[in-house]
Parts: sequence; structure tokens; C-alpha cells
Amino acid sequence: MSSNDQLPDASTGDVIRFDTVTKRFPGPVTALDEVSLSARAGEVVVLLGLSGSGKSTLLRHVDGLQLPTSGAVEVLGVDVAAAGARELRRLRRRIGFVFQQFHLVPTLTVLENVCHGALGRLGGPRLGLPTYPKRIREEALDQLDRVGLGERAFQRADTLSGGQQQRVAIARAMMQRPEVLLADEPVASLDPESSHQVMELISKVATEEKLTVLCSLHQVDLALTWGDRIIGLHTGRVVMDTPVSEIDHADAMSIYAKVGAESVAEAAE
Ligand SMILES: Nc1ncnc2c1ncn2[C@@H]1O[C@H](COP(=O)(O)OP(=O)(O)OP(=O)(O)O)[C@@H](O)[C@H]1O
Repeated sequence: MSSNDQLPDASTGDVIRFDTVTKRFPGPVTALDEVSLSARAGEVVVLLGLSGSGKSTLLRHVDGLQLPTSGAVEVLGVDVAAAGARELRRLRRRIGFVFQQFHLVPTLTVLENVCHGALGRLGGPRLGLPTYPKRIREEALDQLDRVGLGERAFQRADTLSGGQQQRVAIARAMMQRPEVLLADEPVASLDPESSHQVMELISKVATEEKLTVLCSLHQVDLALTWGDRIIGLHTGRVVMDTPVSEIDHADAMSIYAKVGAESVAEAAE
């Protein structure tokens, strides 16, 4: 049995758990302030909050890119802060990441970019599409079909629109066969129609693969349409943790309104 097999099954229980996590940066800045939360398999959790409220910092704690000042982060049964370098590498292979700026290699074909997602599984670098095993190229084509871009496989990545590039980035992430998908403002640079397409795709793969998704957004309507649960952050604190079915647009907007309310209260004191 490989040590990877010793990790708990992600199909049951909490896949991600934060227990009173505080993160301080020099300054001093408290980016996360006693954050406790959990996320289950197949759940799309949307992080909402003003710029600087701690969304990216929270995401970076899930794959151990940043470690808590205090508190504990457990992901797929791994205590992230206590994990050694090898265990962290193994954990990161099970976590896909989608970025605001897509991070594709612009001069390579769409298909080769998608194949890159399998590098962690293959071990060792590959140079050029023919160096990937046929089964990987076929799997990458299947993933491209899944995101509706099979016909674009042999174009250069930089010939696609932003929305298409983000769908390619999702196909690349799926080549990892991840159990967790982190998305940091994945639609921030897209038009409204492409934004809905990308969020619909994220929601679809989460359901189909029982993926746990943590996704930061600035658009409340997208959060309410495609999320299962909204976690609102304000100055590093969780101010809302509610299923989408139980909130409306005004409730969600209150995450932002808190700033005004608190400022008014402070000014009155
Ligand atoms: N490496 C760092 N060093 C110092 N301060 C940091 C660092 N990373 C983040 N911060 C600070 O922590 C706070 C939270 O930042 P974070 O990037 O997590 O917010 P965010 O909600 O993702 O913002 P945005 O929506 O603009 O991306 C901010 O005050 C930020 O300036």
C-alpha cells in the first residue's frame, strides 16, 4: 500500500476543515482571524468579501502555500501545518488550482497545456506533445471535449478568448484527477457571459467528480447561481456561512454592507 492510500476516503465527511485559523503578516496585518469552516465532497463553497478581506490567504492555506500563525487546517485527512515536504507534495497533487489569469503556456497548443495537468502523475518533465503517453493525450482530448473545446486542441493557447482559456485551465486541472479544486477569482477578467459559462463548468465538474470546490468571487449573482454555500469574509473574519438556498441577494450584499455599518457605528462612538 502506498502512503497515499493511507489517507482517508474523501467521499465521506469533511474534506476541508479550518479550526480557529489565524494568519498574521508583518505590518501587522491579521489576514485571517480565528476562521473556522468546513467543506464536504461535491460542495461548491464561494468566498465573498471585499478586497483584502482574506479570500486568497484562505485559499493558500488549503494547499499549504501559507501556514497558519495559530489554529489548524486539515485537508483530505492531512494536517497541513504538520505535514512534511513529501506529504505536502502528495497532497498538492490531489488539489487542482484555477487562477484569475489562467496561467497557460501561451505558445503551446491547447492540448499540450491540458496534458501538463498530468505531469504530477507521470513524474518527470515532458518536452512536446509526442513525449506524453497516448493514453494521456486521449484523456486530455476527452477533458477538452468535456469543456466544449475539443475542436481547438491543436491551436495555440493564446489564440483563444479569455473564457475559452479558463475552460482549458479547468480541463488541465481535471487531468490531475483532483479531489479538491481551488479557484481564486476565476472569472475576474471575463465578460458576464463567459463568467457564467466558467462557473457553470466548475459547478458541473464538482457534481460529476464529487469535487470539493473553494472559489473566491466578487460577483454576488454568480455566487448565488452556482454556489452551494457562501462564506462571507470581512477583515479576516467569517461573517456569513450559509447555504445559498437560505439567502437572497440582499443577504449576500450585507457581507459588503458590514463595512459601512461598522464605520457608521465607530464614528458614532
Ligand atoms: N504576503 C503578505 N504579506 C503581508 N500582507 C499580506 C500578504 N498577503 C496578504 N496580505 C494582507 O492580508 C490581507 C488579506 O489579503 P488577501 O489577498 O487574502 O485578500 P483578498 O480578499 O484575497 O483580496 P482581493 O479580493 O483583492 O484578492 C490584506 O490586508 C493583504 O494586504
